[in-house]
Parts: sequence; structure tokens; C-alpha cells
Amino acid sequence: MFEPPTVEDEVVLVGRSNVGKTTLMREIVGKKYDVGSRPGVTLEPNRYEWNAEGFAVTDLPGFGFMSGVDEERREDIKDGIVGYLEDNADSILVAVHVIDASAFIEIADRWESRGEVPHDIDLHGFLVDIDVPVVVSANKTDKVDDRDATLDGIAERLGYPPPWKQWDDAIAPTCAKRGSTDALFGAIRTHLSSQGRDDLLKFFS
Ligand SMILES: Nc1nc2c(ncn2[C@@H]2O[C@H](COP(=O)(O)OP(=O)(O)OP(=O)(O)O)[C@@H](O)[C@H]2O)c(=O)[nH]1
Repeated sequence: MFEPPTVEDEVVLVGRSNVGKTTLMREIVGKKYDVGSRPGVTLEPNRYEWNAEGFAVTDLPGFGFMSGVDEERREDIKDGIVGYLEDNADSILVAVHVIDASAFIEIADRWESRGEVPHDIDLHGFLVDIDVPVVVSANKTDKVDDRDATLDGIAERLGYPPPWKQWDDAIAPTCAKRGSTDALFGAIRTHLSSQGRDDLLKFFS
């Protein structure tokens, strides 16, 4: 359903709708490369490619509830995302799983109390299963009161025993709106280096 990049390797941003993926994308590529804004719900991948480095950053559409998008289309998008990740797992250097840190625990617990697996927990397990290095961007930290307790709660629900700080290659608090991405970029750099791609560190400096 979604076209892969024309270059060999990529970093993907994936997560529920409205968590801040596009804002983060702009933090990665926008300032340096003058990318314009793209308001509204993202229904197709939003991608930037650099041929010299053979590298792309792909902002995948959001899944879950989207205002103005019907149920059938939402299911198609979710299937498209899962298929894309599965088909391209070998070329995905890092998947950034973006969540809304201010809403994650409440939503996850509500779904679990109904006996359902929350979308985010499902997605995270899937990324781990297909062997893609994953970093959780726990975004919107500006809306969180007790940061450490919230991040511990998120870590625990995603299968990382607290304290969250011991998982700094896997869990990175961000506030994309204010350009606060140091922890995330550090974690991405670690994963790129461990795959011998120091040539790409400049995109996350
Ligand atoms: N408070 C706060 N708001 C943020 C932050 N990052 C993004 N937002 C806001 O969250 C809303 C959604 O941001 P987007 O970047 O469009 O989210 P998205 O995940 O790409 O959304 P979809 O296109 O639906 O998948 C916008 O109003 C952003 O300004 C953040 O760190 N803090």
C-alpha cells in the first residue's frame, strides 16, 4: 500500500495519530532543509530522501482514531503500516515509536481494563518481533506533571522494567513542539553507530 523509499536505508516515525510525528519530522529535517509545514492528518507517508547518503526519513501515517477519517479507511491505514514495517524491516535502521506521554498510561489502562491490547503496546511488541531497533519518543512531556513517574509507568507497560532511565537507548522523553529532542537524537545516534552508520549521525546532531 505504501511505497518504499528509492534509497537503501531509512529511519521511520510511527505512532498513533496526533502524537507529534510530523512535528518531530520537522525537527529532524525541517530546520536544516527548509521543509514547509503540512497541516492536518497525515494519510500517506511523508518522506525526505538524501541520495548521496542513501538515506531517508519516513513519517508514516498515524493510526487509531483520526478526526474525519472513517473506520474502514483507518483499518486500511493500519494494515498498510504493518505491511510496510514488515516488508521493509531489513532496511529500517531505527523505528521511532512516537507516543503522547501525557495520555499513554490512561489510554493503555482503559483498553486493558476492557480486555483489549492497546494499539501502542501491540505496535511496540510487533517492532521488537520483527527485529527493528526501536526508540520510544515519549513526546509532549511539557504536558506531564510527574515526569519520572510517568516515564516509569510508560516503560513498565511497554515491557521495560523501571526505572526508565536505565533504558536510555529505548526510551527518550521529547517535547517536539519546543524542539527538545536531545535524548531522542542521542538514542538514534547510538543505534546508527552500532550499525556502522556514523555517516548518518549528522542528521541527528
Ligand atoms: N504540547 C505539545 N504539543 C505537541 C508536541 N509535539 C506536537 N504537538 C502538537 O500536537 C499536535 C499534533 O502534532 P503532529 O505533529 O501533527 O502529529 P502527528 O503524529 O503527525 O499526527 P497525524 O498526522 O495525525 O499522524 C499539533 O497541534 C502539535 O503542535 C509537544 O511536544 N507538546
